[in-house]
Amino acid sequence: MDEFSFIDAIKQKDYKQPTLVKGIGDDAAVFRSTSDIVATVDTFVEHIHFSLETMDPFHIGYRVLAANISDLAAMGSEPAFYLVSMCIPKSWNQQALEEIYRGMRDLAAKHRMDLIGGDTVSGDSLMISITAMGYVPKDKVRYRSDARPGDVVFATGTLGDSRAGLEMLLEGQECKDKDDYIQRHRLPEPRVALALGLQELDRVALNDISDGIASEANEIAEASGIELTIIEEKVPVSQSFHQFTEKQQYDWKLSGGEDFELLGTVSVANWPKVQELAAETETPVQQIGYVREAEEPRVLIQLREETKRLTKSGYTHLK
Ligand SMILES: Nc1ncnc2c1ncn2[C@@H]1O[C@H](COP(=O)(O)OP(=O)(O)O)[C@@H](O)[C@H]1O
Ligand SMILES: Cc1ncc(C[n+]2csc(CCOP(=O)(O)OP(=O)(O)O)c2C)c(N)n1
Ligand SMILES: [Mg+2]
Ligand SMILES: [Mg+2]
Ligand SMILES: [Mg+2]
Repeated sequence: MDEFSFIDAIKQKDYKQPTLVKGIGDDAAVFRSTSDIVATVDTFVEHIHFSLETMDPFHIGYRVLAANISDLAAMGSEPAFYLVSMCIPKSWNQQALEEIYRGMRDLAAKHRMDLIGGDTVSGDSLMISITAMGYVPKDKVRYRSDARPGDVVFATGTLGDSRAGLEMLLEGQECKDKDDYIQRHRLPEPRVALALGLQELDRVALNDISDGIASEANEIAEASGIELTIIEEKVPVSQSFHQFTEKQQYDWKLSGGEDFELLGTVSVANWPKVQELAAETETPVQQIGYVREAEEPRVLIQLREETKRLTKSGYTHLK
């Protein structure tokens, strides 16, 4: 295999997005648009985001694109294009690399996304960086800074599952519904359908949960200058999540990360509409707290016996 035969092997034969002018094959890709364009990049590094113990090549591709699509959803945009930059160790063969791309293609197909470019280099450990782009109608982008006092705080899906799956993989442990937890870790489903449904609303603050809700809630509080309270027992978890120790449950649902669910806030008046859109798009949503005016931006966690400060405790690089 050389760089050029590899690119030929992973190139799409035809494209789905009508706004694409030039895909793979020139110095850069070209697309044309009248809507607002959302652009994001996320990187996946061996031994940090995955290891061959935790993921097969297919999952690696799927999971890194999912992380990017989740950011597009958190901005309220519709996924359209992605570019892939890879650093590949010599020990990886073409078949394994094509599996990574099969994982990406599998998820891309669900969202009609086109692979329009990338870059390939060799190096010591596997690194994949994806740049993804999406469209959003003018003034419908969903910022972290749009939470207001009086808002309902909501979360989609269940939290902590990905971290539970990772634990089972790394520790070789057994648990009830183990395969489901592992699947949540390897093959997350970003909440695009709900995010697009929410375009009907005038104002929603959104953030996706990659580091852990403790982290993302603080990002909303800081960006919006509000106080956000999370009611601990309302944080949605899977049915069999209670099998884990109290400490594991608490840590994993608040700081486990990589669930790629959405955390959001809307006005009380619009909350029924969110529930309606959630039902239409078959997305579980749950109110988990509320927003109040703040002297200083902060996040509180309301436990049964006390309410205390919840600081950023999710995953942090460079620490
Ligand atoms: N190395 C970098 N250079 C420029 N911008 C960066 C870099 N790393 C992160 N950012 C920007 O900082 C913001 C927060 O990034 P991050 O915490 O990774 O977001 P997310 O968790 O949604 O992926 C984003 O606007 C991102 O584009
Ligand atoms: C082998 C392995 N160890 C640990 C983790 C846990 N982990 C790695 S990165 C991360 C946080 C999310 O990654 P980041 O690069 O911060 O994504 P972003 O917030 O930019 O979307 C977590 C929980 C993992 N997924 N795999
Ligand atoms: Mg990021
Ligand atoms: Mg994000
Ligand atoms: Mg992060």
